[in-house]
Amino acid sequence: MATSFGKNAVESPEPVKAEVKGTIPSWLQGTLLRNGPGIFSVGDTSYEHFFDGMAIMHSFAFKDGEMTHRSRFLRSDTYKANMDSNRIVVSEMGTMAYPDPSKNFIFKAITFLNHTVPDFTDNGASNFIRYGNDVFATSETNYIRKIDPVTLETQDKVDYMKYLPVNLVSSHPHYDKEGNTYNMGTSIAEKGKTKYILFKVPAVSQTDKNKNVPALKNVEVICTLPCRSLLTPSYYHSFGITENYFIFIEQPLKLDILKMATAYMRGVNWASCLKFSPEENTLIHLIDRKTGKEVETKYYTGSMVVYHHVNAYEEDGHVVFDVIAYKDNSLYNMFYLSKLRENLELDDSYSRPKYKRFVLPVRSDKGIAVGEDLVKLKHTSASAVKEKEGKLMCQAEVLCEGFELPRLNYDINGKKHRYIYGSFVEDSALSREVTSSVVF
Ligand SMILES: CC(C)=CCC/C(C)=C/C=C/C(C)=C/C=C/C(C)=C/C=C/C=C(C)/C=C/C=C(C)/C=C/C1=C(C)CCCC1(C)C
Ligand SMILES: [Fe+2]
Repeated sequence: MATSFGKNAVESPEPVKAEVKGTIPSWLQGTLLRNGPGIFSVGDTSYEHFFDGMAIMHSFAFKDGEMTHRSRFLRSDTYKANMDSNRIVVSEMGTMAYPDPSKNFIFKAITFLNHTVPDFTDNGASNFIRYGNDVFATSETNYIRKIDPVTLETQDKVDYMKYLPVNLVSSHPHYDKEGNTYNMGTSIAEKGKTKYILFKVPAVSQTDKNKNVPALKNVEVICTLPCRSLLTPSYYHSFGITENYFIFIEQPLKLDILKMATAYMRGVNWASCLKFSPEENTLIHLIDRKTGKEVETKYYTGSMVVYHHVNAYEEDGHVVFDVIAYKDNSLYNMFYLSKLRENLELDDSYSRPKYKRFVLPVRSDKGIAVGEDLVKLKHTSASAVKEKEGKLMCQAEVLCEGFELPRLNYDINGKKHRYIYGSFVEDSALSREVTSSVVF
């Protein structure tokens, strides 16, 4: 695995039957779609970061004890522009690219002023999202690409901004049993305000299906949250959901909008506009799904960086939620291709992922003394101590270390779980990436 980072993948669009050792149970039917970076260099140019790579999509179709694989590159506008120029001309999070590298600062300034809000990439290499009956390849920009989930062919380019003012959107939405999708995005400086928007894309009704109306057309805003600071919205990669609540972590890893506005001119990548402030705390938002309102209590915890929520559930007047947390943002730097090529040892400069469980008491703290812990669950050492009226300081329980890329049986998403699956990140060069399950 170590040598494959940064090497261009080869697509294999024709279905190929896998050679099966043992047997695939006959009840296992359906298709697993996976997405990720696959092309890292074009002509003489290369991306700087692993997450920048152009998307390759994989499909694993299980039927009657057999598995068929195929893969295809996403034919995004980014892909087409790069291939046509035989070099990378579209910027990604970790690579700032210029249409003509021979042009000077003044030229860059003029090109930049022509589009003050940067036009982001449509290289959806992070995940797939389902809205209604459609499947989209997505990263975290306002552009997603519809794909054919059977052939993996690339279809329409969709701009969220046509339906909702969001410049950045999470690549890890949630779904309910009725086929509705819940997701959130950040609206940057729209009407002078920067805010987070939680939205719902309803399942497609029969009439809309007949009329071919895209599901996003019926998008509903559930809740709008102002950013703690106007010019520095927090970065987030996922959020939590329970039967009655959404959980959103406003963490001190923040996007500096003013830096972003000049990044192109200064010749630096978008990632350099992300700043982690360890001296700041983290604000945890708990939003009532029915009313779209935040609960009155304010929940805080120390500084941390979270990419992945694991699961969340309600228990006896508490919201329990699990995340994979880091003490800083060194994880992102670990994935620069220069670093991956030179050294795959996990040295001490990288923060190790911690599986943290937070517990948010939902009942009122009226009449409770300052300094008292409001968590009444017996099975956890997580606490939420009253600091003053309406303000709780939360301390997580650490369940294990070195565990990332969490998955669960989605049928129990939002409900109390027993099993979580993921990867243990060992710090020995020899025994990495052991896929494991954890029982709690
Ligand atoms: C400035 C901004 C915001 C916008 C500009 C617009 C734009 C272009 C946005 C694009 C955004 C994109 C493309 C975001 C992508 C975010 C991703 C992919 C996050 C992945 C998290 C992955 C995580 C946490 C993975 C953790 C993996 C670990 C710890 C793996 C460890 C390991 C294993 C398992 C075995 C090998 C060894 C190793 C140590 C690598
Ligand atoms: Fe992710």
